Amino acid sequence: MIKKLEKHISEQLSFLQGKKLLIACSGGLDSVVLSYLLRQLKFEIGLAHCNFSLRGKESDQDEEFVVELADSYSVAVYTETFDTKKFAKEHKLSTQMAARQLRYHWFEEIRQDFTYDYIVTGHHADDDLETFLINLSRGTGLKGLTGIQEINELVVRPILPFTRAEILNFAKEKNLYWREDSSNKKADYLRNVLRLNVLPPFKEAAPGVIASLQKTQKHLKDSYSLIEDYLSLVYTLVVQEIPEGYTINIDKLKELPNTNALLYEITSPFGFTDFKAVSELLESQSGKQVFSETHRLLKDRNVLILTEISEKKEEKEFYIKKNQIKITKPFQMELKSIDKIGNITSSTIYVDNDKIDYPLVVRKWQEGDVFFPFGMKGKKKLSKFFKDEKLSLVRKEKIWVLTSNNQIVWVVGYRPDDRFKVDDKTKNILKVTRTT
Ligand SMILES: Nc1ncnc2c1ncn2[C@@H]1O[C@H](COP(=O)(O)OP(=O)(O)OP(=O)(O)O)[C@@H](O)[C@H]1O
Repeated sequence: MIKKLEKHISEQLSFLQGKKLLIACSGGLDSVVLSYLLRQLKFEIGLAHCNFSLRGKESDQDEEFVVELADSYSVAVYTETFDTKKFAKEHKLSTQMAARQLRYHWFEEIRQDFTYDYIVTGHHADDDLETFLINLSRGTGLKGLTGIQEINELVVRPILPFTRAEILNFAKEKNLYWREDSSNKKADYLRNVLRLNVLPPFKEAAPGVIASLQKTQKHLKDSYSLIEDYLSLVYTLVVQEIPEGYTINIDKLKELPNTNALLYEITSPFGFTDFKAVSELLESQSGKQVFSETHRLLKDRNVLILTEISEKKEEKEFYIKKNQIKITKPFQMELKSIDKIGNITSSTIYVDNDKIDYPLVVRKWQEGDVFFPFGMKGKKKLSKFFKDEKLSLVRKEKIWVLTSNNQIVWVVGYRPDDRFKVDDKTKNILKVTRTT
């Protein structure tokens, strides 16, 4: 296996030669073998281990094991303990996703702080195959079927072409020790179910099927790299970067052959898996949108706007005290006591200052908001008002309301509320003007 890896590195990963490598070492079979191999090949290495505190004592023992392994190799070791459950809860992630995010973020910190050139992990061919099958079962696009990337920026997976069986045989032959992760034996994650219950009978029923699947996967990877070259050309034609994300020009996209497939290839890296829904956006009305876990694709006339879903709810509330004459956030607005009213415009309204309670609050409109549109009898749901005004979703999202005691005084830029209007009995008139 040493010779095979040496050959693989010199042919496919020659950029690693002479570089300082930070090995992500769980203490499991694969990363232990990887550490052994890279040391044998005389790389300058360090081991980084994350203790995810998920398996109590076992997690601590894994950490001790990796520290001892590094000592026995006389190489640097870095360890960090994470409260994975807490992080997962705070960021609404699965435990596995949380552990993944934590570890790659931390590895990168160590890499930079201790000047390593690359981070290397012990992913192997069986991991790759499992990833392929998991993605296949999730209805992913071609990119998902290409499985684990051997090189992803500064993360490299040198033993990706090696099978678990090969790695295990090698470890036994060299009398290596490693830690068994008890959670790998539980068939609770899809990956473990595949590994434990699906792949073994599959292999038995169709000998050689694993090698064939790996061949298929190699073809897919090659095909995808061809497509990637073509896609980068398409990107320059149809995709434009904007401050909030990207726009995809529908007219230009439609001029190209295989429009739907192209659209899917452009959007699937952002987590979109509903091919049909994404394609339907091309013909749908403005305002229609499709979500992935992380992104939103919104139809707006002749473009699709791709934006990240922000975790935080946008903006809070902004207060206006009595006699305050100006606010600058979330936009500029002036408040002035005057004697005579003028014309109501989209940026100026007049209210009866005795009908309102301070502090006034400026906030984003919310589903369920109701107001009494100026000049109309009775109340109206804001959502219905926007629908009648035929506002697109992007416009709607930007709308603020001025409120008094949580009653809408002004749908800023659109319509004042009838309840606060100036009438015969008004003594104090307040002119409110949005100036930006
Ligand atoms: N706790 C950890 N600390 C450092 N690196 C880790 C850790 N868990 C996983 N890795 C890295 O990610 C790779 C793949 O993760 P996976 O969950 O398949 O590993 P594992 O089965 O726990 O361990 P191994 O792959 O070493 O047998 C590992 O080979 C290792 O390089």
